[in-house]
Amino acid sequence: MMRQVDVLIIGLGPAGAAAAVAAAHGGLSVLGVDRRHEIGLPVQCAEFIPLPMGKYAMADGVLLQHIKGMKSYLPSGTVAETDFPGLMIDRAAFDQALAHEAATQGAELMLDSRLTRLDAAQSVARVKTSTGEIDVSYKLLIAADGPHSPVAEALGLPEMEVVTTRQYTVPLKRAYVDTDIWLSPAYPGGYAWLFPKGKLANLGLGLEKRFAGDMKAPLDALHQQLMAQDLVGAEISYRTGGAIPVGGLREHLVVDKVLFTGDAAGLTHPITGAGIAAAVISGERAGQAAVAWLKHNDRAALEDFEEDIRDQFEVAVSRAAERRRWLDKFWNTEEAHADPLHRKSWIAFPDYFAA
Ligand SMILES: Cc1cc2nc3c(=O)[nH]c(=O)nc-3n(C[C@H](O)[C@H](O)[C@H](O)COP(=O)(O)OP(=O)(O)OC[C@H]3O[C@@H](n4cnc5c(N)ncnc54)[C@H](O)[C@@H]3O)c2cc1C
Repeated sequence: MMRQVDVLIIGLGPAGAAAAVAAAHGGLSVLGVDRRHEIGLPVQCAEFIPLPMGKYAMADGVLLQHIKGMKSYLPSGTVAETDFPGLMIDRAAFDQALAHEAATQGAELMLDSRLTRLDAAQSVARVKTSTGEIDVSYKLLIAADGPHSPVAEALGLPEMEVVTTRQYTVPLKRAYVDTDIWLSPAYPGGYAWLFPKGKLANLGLGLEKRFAGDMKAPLDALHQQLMAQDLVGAEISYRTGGAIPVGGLREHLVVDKVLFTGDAAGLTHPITGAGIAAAVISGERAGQAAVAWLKHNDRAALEDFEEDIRDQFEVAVSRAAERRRWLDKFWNTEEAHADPLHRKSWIAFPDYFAA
């Protein structure tokens, strides 16, 4: 069976759903597919967004609490405090609200549906659904398929450099309005975090992939340490993890009528690991570019998309990627983390919001 659509979107995380909202709102026929059974689940996220993203967190049940500052525990035990205003969200509810908006705007969303083949020369994708296979002929394809991007793989593009993570959700024993991060020789090429969300907290650890075999022991040790301080409880109500791209933007964001967005484009901040904001912004922009190209015959729309996204993210992301490479050698030294400029780069969630 062959389906024909203006825009096919692979992946319905924040990037794909935001693209679907914009493209459907502009009057295009949009099909979004995701291999998951339910939007947003399983959650693979610490669930922090910077304050300016609050406008995307207005749906019922999304906003969990406000965050004031960040405490960085340096290797020597010194604690550095920084302003770090933001919001903790229920990430599944956040993704579901965006997807709901996309459907309201007229996008067709199919779950349990996985891209299995891509013929970019013919602009045809094969999708395996719960009831069989369909071929979808598209005018534009938006790759919003996350850090391992099967679309990029099908196009023969290189894999992205990633950090691997492990996270527990644990009870929080007192009200907490800061996020905590720990730098330690025990966390090579990464850091541990505690992000509070009401009576619970996300306690996690990200390590460079080559050290990632050994993640349970250091995370369990931190959990025990915080239990001994009576900050968190023992019960782990949720376990998750996932990959975070840390190498910077893809060389090209538009290839063969395919627009890369979010993690699939390498837009995640290579030091903090933050990517929700970039996913929403790039997804929305890709949907708008599709409308300009297909509805308004704007032949420069795809180039403009690439240029806009690079303008917004490239400097911040590549600086952080470079800084990460440099830190590879110094990651756990007191000197590196005691430097206020360096600490600023941890919270450089977005330079993108500075403009
Ligand atoms: C443990 C962890 C903690 C994090 N914490 C934060 C945080 O606190 N704040 C923050 O801003 N960022 C955080 N991030 C990063 C953030 O989660 C990502 O940047 C964000 O999810 C990117 O959105 P996306 O839409 O690009 O990709 P994703 O959210 O990864 O969505 C990709 C979608 O593509 C689908 N897909 C993949 N392959 C196929 C296929 N073949 N066919 C169909 N569908 C497919 C997947 O099922 C998925 O739903 C964290 C990441 C991890 C792993």
